[in-house]
Amino acid sequence: MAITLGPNQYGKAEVRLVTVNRTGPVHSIKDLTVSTSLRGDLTATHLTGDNAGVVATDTQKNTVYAFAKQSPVGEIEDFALRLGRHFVRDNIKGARILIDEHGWDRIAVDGKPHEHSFSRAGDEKRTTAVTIDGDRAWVVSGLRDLVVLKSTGSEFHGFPRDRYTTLAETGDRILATAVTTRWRYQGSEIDWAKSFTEIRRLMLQKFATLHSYSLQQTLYAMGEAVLEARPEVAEVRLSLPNKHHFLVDLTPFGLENDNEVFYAADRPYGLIEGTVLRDDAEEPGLAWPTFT
Ligand SMILES: O=c1[nH]c(=O)c2[nH]c(=O)[nH]c2[nH]1
Repeated sequence: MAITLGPNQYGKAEVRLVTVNRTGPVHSIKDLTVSTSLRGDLTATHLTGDNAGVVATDTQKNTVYAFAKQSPVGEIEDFALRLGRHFVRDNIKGARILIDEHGWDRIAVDGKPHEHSFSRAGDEKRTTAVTIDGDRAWVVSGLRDLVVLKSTGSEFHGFPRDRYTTLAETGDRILATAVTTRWRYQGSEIDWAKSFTEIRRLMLQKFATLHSYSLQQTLYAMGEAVLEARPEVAEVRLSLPNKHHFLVDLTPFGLENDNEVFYAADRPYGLIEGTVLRDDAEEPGLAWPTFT
Protein backbone atom coordinates (compact mmCIF):
# COMPACT_ATOMS: atom_id res chain seq x y z
CA MET A 1 0.00 0.00 0.00
CA ALA A 2 1.30 3.47 -0.91
CA ILE A 3 0.16 6.58 0.92
CA THR A 4 0.35 9.94 -0.80
CA LEU A 5 -0.56 13.53 -0.05
CA GLY A 6 -3.82 14.63 -1.67
CA PRO A 7 -5.06 18.16 -2.42
CA ASN A 8 -4.15 20.65 0.28
CA GLN A 9 -4.22 24.34 1.01
CA TYR A 10 -3.44 26.50 4.00
CA GLY A 11 -3.93 30.05 5.14
CA LYS A 12 -5.21 32.42 7.82
CA ALA A 13 -8.94 32.24 8.46
CA GLU A 14 -11.07 35.21 9.46
CA VAL A 15 -8.63 38.08 9.80
CA ARG A 16 -10.70 40.91 11.26
CA LEU A 17 -9.78 44.19 9.58
CA VAL A 18 -11.32 47.59 10.24
CA THR A 19 -10.00 50.65 8.41
CA VAL A 20 -10.81 54.28 9.08
CA ASN A 21 -10.48 56.79 6.26
CA ARG A 22 -9.40 59.97 8.08
CA THR A 23 -8.58 62.21 5.12
CA GLY A 24 -11.09 64.80 6.36
CA PRO A 25 -13.41 65.41 9.28
CA VAL A 26 -15.98 63.02 7.75
CA HIS A 27 -14.58 59.57 8.41
CA SER A 28 -15.61 56.42 6.59
CA ILE A 29 -14.99 52.87 7.72
CA LYS A 30 -14.55 49.45 6.17
CA ASP A 31 -15.15 46.39 8.30
CA LEU A 32 -13.96 43.14 6.74
CA THR A 33 -13.31 39.54 7.62
CA VAL A 34 -10.57 38.25 5.31
CA SER A 35 -9.50 34.64 4.86
CA THR A 36 -6.47 33.68 2.78
CA SER A 37 -5.67 30.25 1.45
CA LEU A 38 -2.59 29.28 -0.54
CA ARG A 39 -1.69 26.29 -2.72
CA GLY A 40 1.56 25.12 -4.23
CA ASP A 41 4.00 22.29 -3.94
CA LEU A 42 3.86 21.81 -0.20
CA THR A 43 4.75 18.12 -0.25
CA ALA A 44 7.99 18.66 1.67
CA THR A 45 6.37 20.40 4.60
CA HIS A 46 3.67 17.74 4.92
CA LEU A 47 6.03 14.78 4.55
CA THR A 48 9.24 15.95 6.20
CA GLY A 49 8.50 19.18 8.02
CA ASP A 50 10.68 21.22 5.63
CA ASN A 51 9.08 24.69 5.75
CA ALA A 52 11.22 26.35 3.06
CA GLY A 53 8.22 26.83 0.76
CA VAL A 54 5.69 27.88 3.40
CA VAL A 55 4.57 31.52 3.53
CA ALA A 56 3.58 31.54 7.21
CA THR A 57 -0.08 32.12 7.93
CA ASP A 58 1.08 34.86 10.30
CA THR A 59 2.75 36.59 7.33
CA GLN A 60 -0.49 36.24 5.36
CA LYS A 61 -2.37 37.98 8.17
CA ASN A 62 0.23 40.75 8.40
CA THR A 63 0.05 41.26 4.63
CA VAL A 64 -3.69 41.93 4.90
CA TYR A 65 -3.05 44.70 7.44
CA ALA A 66 -0.05 46.15 5.58
CA PHE A 67 -1.95 46.27 2.26
CA ALA A 68 -4.83 48.03 4.01
CA LYS A 69 -2.42 50.75 5.14
CA GLN A 70 -0.50 51.11 1.87
CA SER A 71 -3.49 51.94 -0.32
CA PRO A 72 -7.22 52.31 0.28
CA VAL A 73 -8.97 48.96 0.57
CA GLY A 74 -11.62 49.99 -1.98
CA GLU A 75 -14.06 47.38 -3.21
CA ILE A 76 -13.61 43.95 -1.62
CA GLU A 77 -13.10 42.33 -5.04
CA ASP A 78 -10.18 44.65 -5.85
CA PHE A 79 -8.62 44.15 -2.42
CA ALA A 80 -8.91 40.35 -2.77
CA LEU A 81 -7.40 40.45 -6.29
CA ARG A 82 -4.46 42.54 -5.02
CA LEU A 83 -3.80 40.19 -2.12
CA GLY A 84 -4.18 37.02 -4.17
CA ARG A 85 -1.86 38.23 -6.93
CA HIS A 86 0.73 39.23 -4.33
CA PHE A 87 0.83 35.78 -2.74
CA VAL A 88 1.18 33.85 -6.01
CA ARG A 89 4.95 33.71 -6.60
CA ASP A 90 7.85 31.27 -6.05
CA ASN A 91 6.44 28.13 -4.49
CA ILE A 92 2.86 29.44 -4.21
CA LYS A 93 0.96 28.72 -7.42
CA GLY A 94 -2.59 29.55 -6.35
CA ALA A 95 -4.47 31.65 -3.81
CA ARG A 96 -8.03 31.96 -2.69
CA ILE A 97 -9.12 35.07 -0.81
CA LEU A 98 -12.53 35.17 0.87
CA ILE A 99 -13.84 38.49 2.17
CA ASP A 100 -17.04 39.29 4.05
CA GLU A 101 -17.93 42.96 4.41
CA HIS A 102 -19.96 44.04 7.42
CA GLY A 103 -22.05 47.15 6.83
CA TRP A 104 -22.18 50.24 9.03
CA ASP A 105 -24.69 53.09 8.72
CA ARG A 106 -23.93 56.64 9.75
CA ILE A 107 -25.81 57.68 12.90
CA ALA A 108 -28.17 60.60 12.30
CA VAL A 109 -27.97 63.37 14.91
CA ASP A 110 -30.78 65.94 14.67
CA GLY A 111 -31.49 64.53 11.22
CA LYS A 112 -27.87 64.99 10.02
CA PRO A 113 -25.42 62.14 9.33
CA HIS A 114 -22.73 62.20 12.00
CA GLU A 115 -19.11 62.58 10.88
CA HIS A 116 -17.60 59.68 12.79
CA SER A 117 -20.32 57.64 14.50
CA PHE A 118 -21.95 54.57 13.03
CA SER A 119 -24.43 51.81 13.82
CA ARG A 120 -24.12 48.25 12.54
CA ALA A 121 -26.26 47.79 9.44
CA GLY A 122 -27.62 44.40 10.54
CA ASP A 123 -26.77 40.80 9.77
CA GLU A 124 -26.45 41.15 6.01
CA LYS A 125 -22.95 40.78 4.61
CA ARG A 126 -21.49 41.42 1.18
CA THR A 127 -19.08 38.65 0.16
CA THR A 128 -16.44 37.81 -2.39
CA ALA A 129 -14.31 34.78 -3.16
CA VAL A 130 -11.38 35.46 -5.47
CA THR A 131 -9.35 32.59 -6.84
CA ILE A 132 -5.95 33.07 -8.46
CA ASP A 133 -4.26 30.26 -10.36
CA GLY A 134 -1.00 31.38 -11.94
CA ASP A 135 -1.96 34.48 -13.90
CA ARG A 136 -5.68 33.66 -14.14
CA ALA A 137 -8.31 35.08 -11.78
CA TRP A 138 -11.94 34.25 -11.02
CA VAL A 139 -14.32 36.33 -8.96
CA VAL A 140 -17.47 35.04 -7.26
CA SER A 141 -19.32 37.65 -5.22
CA GLY A 142 -22.53 37.64 -3.28
CA LEU A 143 -24.36 38.45 -0.10
CA ARG A 144 -25.49 36.56 2.96
CA ASP A 145 -28.41 36.79 5.35
CA LEU A 146 -30.55 39.38 3.61
CA VAL A 147 -33.84 38.73 5.43
CA VAL A 148 -36.96 39.50 3.39
CA LEU A 149 -40.67 38.94 3.87
CA LYS A 150 -43.82 39.54 1.86
CA SER A 151 -47.13 39.43 3.69
CA THR A 152 -49.17 38.33 0.66
CA GLY A 153 -48.61 37.53 -3.01
CA SER A 154 -47.51 33.98 -2.24
CA GLU A 155 -49.39 30.71 -2.68
CA PHE A 156 -48.45 27.06 -2.29
CA HIS A 157 -50.73 24.32 -3.55
CA GLY A 158 -50.96 21.52 -6.08
CA PHE A 159 -48.31 19.41 -4.38
CA PRO A 160 -48.87 15.63 -4.10
CA ARG A 161 -50.67 14.32 -1.04
CA ASP A 162 -49.95 10.98 0.55
CA ARG A 163 -50.81 9.53 3.94
CA TYR A 164 -48.10 11.65 5.60
CA THR A 165 -49.22 14.97 4.11
CA THR A 166 -50.86 17.34 6.56
CA LEU A 167 -49.87 20.73 5.05
CA ALA A 168 -52.95 22.69 3.99
CA GLU A 169 -52.97 24.16 0.51
CA THR A 170 -52.87 27.93 0.65
CA GLY A 171 -53.69 30.72 -1.77
CA ASP A 172 -52.33 33.42 0.52
CA ARG A 173 -49.39 33.04 2.86
CA ILE A 174 -46.39 34.91 4.20
CA LEU A 175 -43.24 34.24 2.20
CA ALA A 176 -40.04 34.95 4.10
CA THR A 177 -36.43 33.95 3.64
CA ALA A 178 -32.85 34.94 4.38
CA VAL A 179 -31.19 35.30 1.00
CA THR A 180 -27.73 33.87 0.62
CA THR A 181 -26.50 34.14 -2.93
CA ARG A 182 -23.29 34.10 -4.91
CA TRP A 183 -22.78 34.97 -8.51
CA ARG A 184 -19.90 34.18 -10.80
CA TYR A 185 -18.45 37.03 -12.80
CA GLN A 186 -16.99 36.69 -16.28
CA GLY A 187 -13.86 38.82 -16.34
CA SER A 188 -12.24 40.89 -13.63
CA GLU A 189 -12.44 44.45 -15.05
CA ILE A 190 -15.83 45.28 -13.58
CA ASP A 191 -17.41 48.15 -11.65
CA TRP A 192 -17.86 45.94 -8.60
CA ALA A 193 -19.81 48.44 -6.48
CA LYS A 194 -22.31 49.24 -9.20
CA SER A 195 -22.73 45.60 -10.14
CA PHE A 196 -23.36 44.61 -6.51
CA THR A 197 -25.89 47.40 -5.95
CA GLU A 198 -27.78 46.53 -9.13
CA ILE A 199 -27.83 42.78 -8.50
CA ARG A 200 -29.11 43.29 -4.96
CA ARG A 201 -31.77 45.70 -6.25
CA LEU A 202 -32.87 43.30 -9.02
CA MET A 203 -33.21 40.42 -6.58
CA LEU A 204 -35.22 42.43 -4.06
CA GLN A 205 -37.44 43.86 -6.78
CA LYS A 206 -38.20 40.39 -8.17
CA PHE A 207 -38.88 38.98 -4.69
CA ALA A 208 -41.35 41.79 -4.06
CA THR A 209 -43.14 41.84 -7.41
CA LEU A 210 -43.36 38.18 -8.45
CA HIS A 211 -46.64 36.57 -7.44
CA SER A 212 -45.11 33.39 -6.10
CA TYR A 213 -46.43 29.83 -6.31
CA SER A 214 -43.36 28.42 -4.54
CA LEU A 215 -40.03 29.58 -3.17
CA GLN A 216 -38.44 27.51 -5.94
CA GLN A 217 -40.20 29.67 -8.54
CA THR A 218 -39.09 32.82 -6.71
CA LEU A 219 -35.50 31.55 -6.60
CA TYR A 220 -35.39 30.96 -10.35
CA ALA A 221 -37.00 34.32 -11.13
CA MET A 222 -34.49 36.17 -8.93
CA GLY A 223 -31.55 34.52 -10.69
CA GLU A 224 -33.10 35.01 -14.11
CA ALA A 225 -33.64 38.74 -13.45
CA VAL A 226 -29.93 39.13 -12.69
CA LEU A 227 -28.76 37.20 -15.75
CA GLU A 228 -31.12 39.11 -18.06
CA ALA A 229 -29.89 42.52 -16.88
CA ARG A 230 -26.23 41.95 -16.02
CA PRO A 231 -24.04 40.56 -18.83
CA GLU A 232 -21.02 40.47 -16.51
CA VAL A 233 -22.65 37.64 -14.52
CA ALA A 234 -22.33 34.06 -15.81
CA GLU A 235 -24.20 32.16 -13.14
CA VAL A 236 -26.18 32.78 -9.96
CA ARG A 237 -26.51 30.41 -7.02
CA LEU A 238 -29.09 30.95 -4.32
CA SER A 239 -29.78 29.32 -0.98
CA LEU A 240 -33.16 30.27 0.45
CA PRO A 241 -34.36 28.95 3.79
CA ASN A 242 -38.14 29.00 3.90
CA LYS A 243 -38.84 30.94 7.08
CA HIS A 244 -42.22 29.40 7.79
CA HIS A 245 -44.96 31.56 9.27
CA PHE A 246 -47.80 29.38 10.49
CA LEU A 247 -51.28 30.72 10.94
CA VAL A 248 -52.24 30.53 14.62
CA ASP A 249 -55.48 28.63 15.31
CA LEU A 250 -57.60 31.15 17.20
CA THR A 251 -60.84 29.12 17.07
CA PRO A 252 -60.42 27.95 20.72
CA PHE A 253 -60.88 31.61 21.65
CA GLY A 254 -63.87 32.03 19.34
CA LEU A 255 -61.78 34.24 17.02
CA GLU A 256 -61.26 34.15 13.26
CA ASN A 257 -57.72 34.41 11.92
CA ASP A 258 -57.92 36.14 8.58
CA ASN A 259 -54.18 35.85 7.77
CA GLU A 260 -53.28 38.34 10.49
CA VAL A 261 -51.73 36.40 13.38
CA PHE A 262 -48.78 34.04 12.70
CA TYR A 263 -46.31 31.95 14.61
CA ALA A 264 -42.80 32.50 13.17
CA ALA A 265 -41.20 29.06 13.34
CA ASP A 266 -37.47 28.81 13.92
CA ARG A 267 -36.80 25.21 12.85
CA PRO A 268 -37.07 22.97 11.01
CA TYR A 269 -37.20 25.00 7.83
CA GLY A 270 -37.44 24.16 4.15
CA LEU A 271 -34.15 24.85 2.38
CA ILE A 272 -34.54 25.74 -1.27
CA GLU A 273 -31.31 25.93 -3.25
CA GLY A 274 -30.52 26.25 -6.92
CA THR A 275 -28.36 27.57 -9.71
CA VAL A 276 -29.48 29.72 -12.61
CA LEU A 277 -27.19 29.71 -15.65
CA ARG A 278 -26.82 31.30 -19.04
CA ASP A 279 -25.96 28.83 -21.80
CA ASP A 280 -23.25 31.00 -23.38
CA ALA A 281 -21.34 31.58 -20.15
CA GLU A 282 -17.59 31.26 -19.79
CA GLU A 283 -16.51 27.99 -18.17
CA PRO A 284 -16.32 28.24 -14.38
CA GLY A 285 -12.70 27.09 -14.17
CA LEU A 286 -11.67 27.27 -10.51
CA ALA A 287 -14.23 29.93 -9.66
CA TRP A 288 -16.23 28.10 -7.01
CA PRO A 289 -14.42 28.00 -3.71
CA THR A 290 -15.00 24.45 -2.59
CA PHE A 291 -12.26 22.38 -1.10
CA THR A 292 -13.66 19.74 1.24
O1 LIG B 1 -42.39 27.31 -1.48
C1 LIG B 1 -42.45 26.18 -0.96
N1 LIG B 1 -41.76 25.15 -1.54
C2 LIG B 1 -41.78 23.89 -1.00
O2 LIG B 1 -41.15 22.95 -1.57
C3 LIG B 1 -42.51 23.68 0.18
N2 LIG B 1 -42.72 22.59 0.96
C4 LIG B 1 -43.49 23.01 2.00
O3 LIG B 1 -43.87 22.26 2.94
N3 LIG B 1 -43.81 24.32 1.88
C5 LIG B 1 -43.18 24.78 0.75
N4 LIG B 1 -43.14 26.00 0.18
